[in-house]
This record gives sequence, structure tokens and C-alpha cells, in this order.
Amino acid sequence: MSLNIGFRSPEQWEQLAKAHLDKGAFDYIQTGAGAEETLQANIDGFKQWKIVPRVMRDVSSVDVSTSIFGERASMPVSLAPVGFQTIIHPDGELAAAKAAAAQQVPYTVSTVSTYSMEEIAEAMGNAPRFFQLYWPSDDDIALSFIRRAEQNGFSAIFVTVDTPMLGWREQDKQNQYFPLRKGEGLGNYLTDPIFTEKTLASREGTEQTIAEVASRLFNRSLTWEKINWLRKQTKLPIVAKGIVHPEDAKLAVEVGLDGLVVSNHGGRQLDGSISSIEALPAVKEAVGNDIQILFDGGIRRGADIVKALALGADSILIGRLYAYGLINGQAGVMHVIAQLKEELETSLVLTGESSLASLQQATLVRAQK
Ligand SMILES: Cc1cc2nc3c(=O)[nH]c(=O)nc-3n(C[C@H](O)[C@H](O)[C@H](O)COP(=O)(O)O)c2cc1C
Ligand SMILES: O=C(O)C(=O)c1ccccc1
Repeated sequence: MSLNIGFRSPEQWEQLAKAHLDKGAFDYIQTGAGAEETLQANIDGFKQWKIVPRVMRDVSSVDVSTSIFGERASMPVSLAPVGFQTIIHPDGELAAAKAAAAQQVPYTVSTVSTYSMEEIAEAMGNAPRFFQLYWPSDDDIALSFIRRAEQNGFSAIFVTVDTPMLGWREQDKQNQYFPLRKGEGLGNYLTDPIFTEKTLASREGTEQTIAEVASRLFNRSLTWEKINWLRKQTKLPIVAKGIVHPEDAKLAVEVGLDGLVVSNHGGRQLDGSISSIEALPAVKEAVGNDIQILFDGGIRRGADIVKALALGADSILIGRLYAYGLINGQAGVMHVIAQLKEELETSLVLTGESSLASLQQATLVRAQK
């Protein structure tokens, strides 16, 4: 994989990011809500499951490639929507998206990206990409974002459903660090014809514009009826990101969604909520194969992916893992992705499986307390 970086573990990437970023930015990425019980549980949850590998099964050729919402991917991994990527590296989303394209994994553009979805799409060429929607408090702006995603070659819309408001982020309050207030993450708004028309915003990212964005960013009145409406507005696959309750998973199927992401937003929303990996089996039990199940939260290594797939996920997303790699720009993110793929292949072989389909049948047991 020689990308001139050498081997670097996920923990080393995190340390590197800590050493290079100012405290506000690093804490913004790394920390979780409240007492960070859920953030920690996302990591610890994986330790509750043990793989019981099989042996002597001819694993001389393994294939981890797959397709995700109709797009080919080199492994069952996509880059999660992570806002404000210019707080990590000046090339921000452009660097991360190019890295994803080069390594053949889909990239998810956040609503609060600093570069616009058009700029990111252009940087990616034909490579697979998804658009994450924070449904604005104004439906006209929501629809405008969707139309732009359609026109710019995005293959799916991820509607984040766990964020009617931002979680209680104690560290950010201490640091008084809010990237939006620094003028980051405005790329999609400043270029939106409906937003600019409605707010008469200048394209400078002024205080006024930031206030206009902040007041429209989230929408506390959302219900499944809105998704039903969106279902009729676009042919793109729609995915609900942020499901942990099995009843919500069933509702996602009922309204005709194409996928859901079992996620607690990386422990950044409701502290004390169930870890992602704990939530996954019941969601799988509730919906079976009726919908694509994606998963995120605490994925750091190949074995974590093995466990998530064996517990019912079809593919996973990584958040912080690549965000830390972005400290080294495109090369850093490429390094993270390439290393994760090699590690996943190693884990697959040593689990005794040669395909993702058989991996989904692999044996896991609960750890003895
Ligand atoms: C710095 C940061 C910014 C994020 N921004 C968004 C966002 O804009 N939209 C969204 O749906 N999720 C966002 N998330 C959540 C991620 O998409 C994902 O659910 C989470 O990071 C997964 O957990 P992990 O970091 O342990 O992999 C963000 C996460 C982080 C760490
Ligand atoms: O930090 C986040 O997790 C996040 O999703 C977000 C989105 C918009 C504004 C601030 C934070």
C-alpha cells in the first residue's frame, strides 16, 4: 500500500490529529455528548462479542468487494457524513472525497460541508457518492438540496433522523467551539438558489448569513410523513440515518425506504443511549432482509466490521477513523482506507470465510462477563 506513511494504527492517527489540531477542533471531532457513556459504549460494545472462527476451509481467494445502492465498492465500507472537514485540513471534503474515489469506496457529503456538493462532485468524477440531508426547517430548501444532489450524480440520500437538535456537547461548550460560527460548513447553503433568494444572503459568510443558516439547519417537527412526501419527490434511494429502535426500523420499511443506518451519531447526540452494536441485532430481527442495513459507531478495525456484518449489517460507515487520517490530506485518508481493507481481508481469511455473504453467517458468541 506504500503511500509513504508507513503503518499507523487508529490510535496513532488520533494522536497525530491531537498533536496537529487546535484543542477546539480536535475536541469537536473526538468527543461525545454528556458524560460520553454512549461514545465509550460504541467502542466497548464490540468487546461484548467474540468471533468463533472456522478453520480448514480453503480461504485462498477472498473477495470483500460489494455493491452499495447500486454502486460498486472495493469493500462494504463508506465514508460517513462528517461536517466541516476544513477544520481538519484546508482541502477538507475535496481531499477526503478524492481519497474515497481513489480507493473505490462511496463518500457521503454532509449538508454542512464547507465545499459545496457541486465542488465535491466535480473533484470525484464518476466515483460513487451519497448526500446526507439535515432536513432544513424550510421544505423548499430541503427539496432544492435534493434536486442538486440528483443533478450532480449522487446515488442516494441519507436523511439524518437522530438530530432534531444538537446533542449536549459539554466539551464544545467549555471550548466555546462551534464550527458554524467560524463560517465553516456553509458550502451548500451559500450556493443554494432557494436559500440565497429567501435570505438575500451575501456569498461572504457574514454573521447574518450564519444566523440564517443556524435558524434553518435542523427541523424538530419531522415525522415519517415527511419522508413519505420525499419518497414521491425523488427516485433516488432514501436512507434513514440514526435508527436504533426496532419499531423505527419497521417504520422505515413501511414508508418504503431503501436503507437505514443503525447509528447513534457516534455518541454525539443522546448520551446514555444504546451503543450501535448493541442495537443492531434487534433491528436485524425486526426487518430481516426487507431493507439494506448499514451500521456506524466505533468501527476502528477489521474485526469490528466482521462483527457488524455477522450481526446483520450489509455494510458499514466510518466517521472519526477517516477524519483523523484527513490530518494528512488525501494521502492520509487513502492510507486509512487501504489499511482498513487489508485488515478486513486478513480478518475474513482468519474467520474462515471467503465471501461477505458467508461472513454474514459467521459465528459470534456473547463474551463471558
Ligand atoms: C466531527 C464529526 C462530524 C459529524 N458530522 C455529521 C454530519 O454532518 N451529518 C451526520 O449525519 N452525521 C455526522 N456525524 C456522525 C457520523 O456520520 C457518524 O455517524 C459517526 O461519526 C460514526 O461513529 P464513528 O466516528 O465512531 O465512526 C459526524 C461525526 C463527527 C465525528
Ligand atoms: O457535529 C456533528 O455531529 C454534527 O452533526 C453537526 C451538524 C451541524 C451542526 C453542528 C454539528
